[in-house]
Amino acid sequence: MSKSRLPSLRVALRGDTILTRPRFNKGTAFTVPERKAFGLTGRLPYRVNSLDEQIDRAWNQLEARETPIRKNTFLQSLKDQNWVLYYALLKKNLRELVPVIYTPTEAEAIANYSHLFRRSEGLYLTFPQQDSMEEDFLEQTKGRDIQLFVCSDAEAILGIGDQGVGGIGISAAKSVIYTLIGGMDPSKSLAVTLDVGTDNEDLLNDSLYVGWPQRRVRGKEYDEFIDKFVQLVRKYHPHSLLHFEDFGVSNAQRLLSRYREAHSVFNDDIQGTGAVTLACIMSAIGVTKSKLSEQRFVIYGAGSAGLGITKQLRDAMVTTDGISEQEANTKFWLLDKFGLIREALDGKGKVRDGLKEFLRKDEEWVDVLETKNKDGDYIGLLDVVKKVKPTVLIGCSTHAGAFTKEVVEAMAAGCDRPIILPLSNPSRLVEVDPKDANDWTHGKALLATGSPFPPAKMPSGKDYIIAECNNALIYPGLGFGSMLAQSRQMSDRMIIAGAQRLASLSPALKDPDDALLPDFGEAPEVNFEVAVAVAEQAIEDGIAGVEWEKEQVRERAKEMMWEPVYRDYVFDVDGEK
Ligand SMILES: NC(=O)c1ccc[n+]([C@@H]2O[C@H](COP(=O)([O-])OP(=O)(O)OC[C@H]3O[C@@H](n4cnc5c(N)ncnc54)[C@H](O)[C@@H]3O)[C@@H](O)[C@H]2O)c1
Ligand SMILES: O=C(O)C[C@H](O)C(=O)O
Ligand SMILES: [Mn+2]
Repeated sequence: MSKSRLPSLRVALRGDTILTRPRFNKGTAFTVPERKAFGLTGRLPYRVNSLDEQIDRAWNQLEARETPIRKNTFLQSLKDQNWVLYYALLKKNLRELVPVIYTPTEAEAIANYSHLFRRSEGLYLTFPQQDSMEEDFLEQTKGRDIQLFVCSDAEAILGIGDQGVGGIGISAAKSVIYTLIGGMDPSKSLAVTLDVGTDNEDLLNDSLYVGWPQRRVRGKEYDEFIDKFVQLVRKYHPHSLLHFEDFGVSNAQRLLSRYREAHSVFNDDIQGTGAVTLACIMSAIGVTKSKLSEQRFVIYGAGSAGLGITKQLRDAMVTTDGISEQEANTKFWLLDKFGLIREALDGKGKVRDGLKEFLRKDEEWVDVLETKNKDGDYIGLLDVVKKVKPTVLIGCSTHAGAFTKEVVEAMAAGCDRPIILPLSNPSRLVEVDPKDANDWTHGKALLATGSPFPPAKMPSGKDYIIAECNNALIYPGLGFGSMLAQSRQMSDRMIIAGAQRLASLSPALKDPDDALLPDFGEAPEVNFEVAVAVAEQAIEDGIAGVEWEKEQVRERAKEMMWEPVYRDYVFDVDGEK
């Protein structure tokens, strides 16, 4: 959107107050009349810069920083200073900078949160301060049109586990992606950390730790704390989207099920990952010219992501191929820490509730168990791959290197074009380096990862682009679409509509040797399409809160998109603060 199309903004801030508010600050780009009106003439150097000049300067400063984490801290400071410049710089260099502000570098920033700490951001709700929760909540939200809350209790941050108060980093990074890729106005979102303590010994023993230095609260007290927060969101912002990120596996699905009907809630690790993986698989089976229900899926790591992916694939199979849910369940073999999830493990209490639909029968495994010594009843990944001959292998285990050469070769021996998705983040936790999987299968494997990886080489010498199957390729569109339609729920049908739209944009549909998903550089355009599909579905299903028709979705979506451009300001005591 060009600057001229935007009306002037009436702003009620002056002097240092406007220069220190990142939402309004323009730095050297304040015009001469603005400088006069806002009392800035003596507070700024003479030269008035354009946004492009500011971007060039910021880029040069960024380039001078050698490591990704130092670039990350620079960008964090820039975000604290000037939102338009920050987002415009990121937008111009999307492919290079998303890995710096998001996965994988943000994992390092979160792990070192208390040591890198400079300035707070977002809303910190801490267990021992819950008596003032409503007051603290209103302090930051009153009078604001908040449409999106991104919250985390930080028990399972990416694959790096419990990070206590540092979890604000993932809430904030996911919010930035909503703006950068989804077009969400950043003043309408709020990152929240739910600090219920930490079981991370390193943090508990760190004298610089800035969170609540106690063990995690669990059980009834935990549930009540979370509920108090959710009820505040519902009471004051009934039409907002509440995004849950990186909760522990014992809470993620439970909380989603508890609040799903009552409010528009979304668990990214379960639903976002399920949706992007479904799109990736749809694209891969387009290459292998087969149906979803013809696949045999091995899912390694049956936590939030593993179960979310499994259910999403299962539900899609029922819808698209018309088979029963029961039959669809038999297409999956799930493994977790104790090996293949099967009846005997359940008997020992080692299977979580949500996984029981996918238990394999012990009798199927008698031959494999016979090859083990008397006490060994562990059925591992290689056992499963050799016997099942899966067509799809998905990793979300946090177990680096789990897809060994033997496992990958066994996969390739069982089918022509094995689909292998090692999705664990950050990069160092990937189940197999895609370059190795490509080499070991002589270029036959169809690959995608959770973090960005360089291309692999096909036997022909051509590059094979490794698609990034990260939920960030879809959740901004899912969220934007649901907010656009003011949907009361984020329904399964809306999510499937988004995944189908994403799959339809896959480069592999045109060229089977191309990437399974669109490039991250195109994520904004792709997510716009996802958002349109999601909003159309909400309207069609009668769960949208808007009065207008399906045909108007695209136009409305364009109007709602926030762009990082400077608007002209006029000083007005009644204007925005
Ligand atoms: N690509 C994406 O978009 C995406 C999305 C969500 C999660 N992830 C990644 O997936 C991983 C898991 O995330 P999550 O949210 O599901 O976490 P989680 O804690 O809910 O689940 C991890 C599961 O893996 C199991 N596990 C651990 N070690 C294992 C082993 N050696 N063998 C088999 N299973 C093992 C755990 O018991 C647990 O059930 C993380 O690395 C995360 O970054 C990627
Ligand atoms: O944060 C990401 O990069 C994806 C996902 O939500 C994860 O937990 O790994
Ligand atoms: Mn996550």
